[in-house]
Amino acid sequence: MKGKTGLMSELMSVQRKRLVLLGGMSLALGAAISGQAALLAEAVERIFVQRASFSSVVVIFGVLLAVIAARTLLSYGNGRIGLQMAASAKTEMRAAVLRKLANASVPSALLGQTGGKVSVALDAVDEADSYFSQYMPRMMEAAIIPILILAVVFTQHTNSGWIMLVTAPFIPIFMVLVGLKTKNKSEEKFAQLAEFSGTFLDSLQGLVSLKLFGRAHRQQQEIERSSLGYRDATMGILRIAFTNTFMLESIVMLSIGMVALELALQLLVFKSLSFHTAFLILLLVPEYYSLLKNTGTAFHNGRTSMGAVSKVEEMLAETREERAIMDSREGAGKTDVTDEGDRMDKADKHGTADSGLFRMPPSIELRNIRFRYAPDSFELAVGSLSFRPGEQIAIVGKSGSGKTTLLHLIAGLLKPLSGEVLVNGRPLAQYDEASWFDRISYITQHPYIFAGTFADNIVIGADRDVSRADIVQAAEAAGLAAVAAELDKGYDTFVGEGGRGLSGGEKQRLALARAFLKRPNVILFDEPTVGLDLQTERVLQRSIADLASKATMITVAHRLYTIRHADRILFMDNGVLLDCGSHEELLVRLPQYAEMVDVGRKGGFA
Ligand SMILES: Nc1ncnc2c1ncn2[C@@H]1O[C@H](COP(=O)(O)OP(=O)(O)OP(=O)(O)O)[C@@H](O)[C@H]1O
Repeated sequence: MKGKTGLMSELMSVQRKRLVLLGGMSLALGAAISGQAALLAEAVERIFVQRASFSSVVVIFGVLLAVIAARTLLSYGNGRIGLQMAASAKTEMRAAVLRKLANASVPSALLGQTGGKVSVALDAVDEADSYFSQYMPRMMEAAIIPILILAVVFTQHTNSGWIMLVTAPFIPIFMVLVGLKTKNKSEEKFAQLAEFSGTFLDSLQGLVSLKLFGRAHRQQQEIERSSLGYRDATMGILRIAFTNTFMLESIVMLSIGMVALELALQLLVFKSLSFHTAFLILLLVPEYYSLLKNTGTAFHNGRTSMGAVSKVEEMLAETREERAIMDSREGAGKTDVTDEGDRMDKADKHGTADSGLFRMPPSIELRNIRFRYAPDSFELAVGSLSFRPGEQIAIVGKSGSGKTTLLHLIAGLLKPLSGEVLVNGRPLAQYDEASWFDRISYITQHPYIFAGTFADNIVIGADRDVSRADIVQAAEAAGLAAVAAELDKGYDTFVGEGGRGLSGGEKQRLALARAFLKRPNVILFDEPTVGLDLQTERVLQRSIADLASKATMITVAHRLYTIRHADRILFMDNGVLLDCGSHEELLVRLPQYAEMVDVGRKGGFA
């Protein structure tokens, strides 16, 4: 098909053997169709024109039955090959999508709507089915069988051959015109479906908040609007499909009528044609047009599939593009893990570039970092500063001043617009993402708890096999022992989605327990803004101090205790690093800091 996408070409090249088989079967099918028509014409001629006895046509009927059986089997075979091609292509495509999603770098994984990604991974891949299961077999048949039929007709009666030859192109021309329009509509349909999925997922995740704010009804209307958009796009395609079918039927009827009229004239008026020949042609003509017409329907399906495939390709290309940008930023660098080749490459380089990570805890240096979420949005600008190995840093500032954004930039979760983060003197972007994440623990305010047991949720922190004793020890260190004791089945209690819920403080301690198992060399900690009870607070302070003793620790700090005990404090104001120094230094030279501490002492923060 013209305009075949790169992904489609890749998928087709894997299917080459099946395509050859499809070609061979289509040729045999063409022979069976012509043979069936010839045998039927012969039988009718003998019975009705020559008035031959039944016994003289028994053999012809026998062969005819065999040919019909062969034709049925060949049609079935073509269908099966199409289905096999579709199954393996979909498996390939879904695997590619999952590979890309799983291997995408963290910043790129954070981009886009989850609902949209789900709809591409599931629906768009499924929609590709008809390209292989219908379009390819029909196209192959249409490319071979009509030519075979035409050759038979030309040998029998040239005029009919010419009529068929001249009228045939109207069908593909019409198909192409309609198909092109369908492709655009199909892409539109997938854009609508992705929007619909995104809206639906967002609403579902935020259902409780929406209800609390009495916005559930408004969101319901939003979902309705989105689903109506999707319905309209689908109806648009169906409208084209129905018009397409009507127009194709009309062209086919007219063409068959022309051939039949011509045959009738030759047979009855000019008497230049035998009944056998006229009947044979009359049997072949509907087969000929029916094949071309089926191609029209298949073409429509194929175009719809192409729209879906291009959505999948876009998703795969986004990862590639992002990778290219990163590569160009990093020069000879390496970050993304997109395919097997890269993995091998990376394994080679582990010994070189990533060796810097073994000097742990590392020094971290920020060099003129600038970052923006979007043009004309909040901008963060941090000059140059460096943190010594094992240093304890606190980031403070008003809400929205860019503390979390700075933490994300240091973690490598966001890529700076300009400037760079250096770890042990080497740009962070040059390290292998997985090796870097192996050495850090990022404890957010809302850690992710997946559906599994309490113990499973702690174990994901470890990069090795751990015993139950290790898990219990980590949980105790994080102040979770009492929580575990209260659970129905202790460490084997199901938590997360569908399981027992955990409080915000418990979730954060669980994240801490993961860190205890991991023993990271860099700890990034988004301190909870909520107050914890005194006992838990003490346990946490002690365990964090224990963890931090062998790590460089950067904390978005809200507690006076953390701020005072930090080696250095970064004071952020509206995206700018206003000052950096110890608690005593900042108290003296930064009035905003003194004011903040004063508010804190009076109970403004813990
Ligand atoms: N994903 C995002 N896209 C666009 N803007 C964002 C995004 N995340 C944060 N911002 C904006 O960037 C600014 C800094 O946000 P950030 O979360 O870094 O602040 P913060 O100092 O950590 O605030 P808080 O103490 O309330 O957590 C805010 O104005 C916020 O609205």
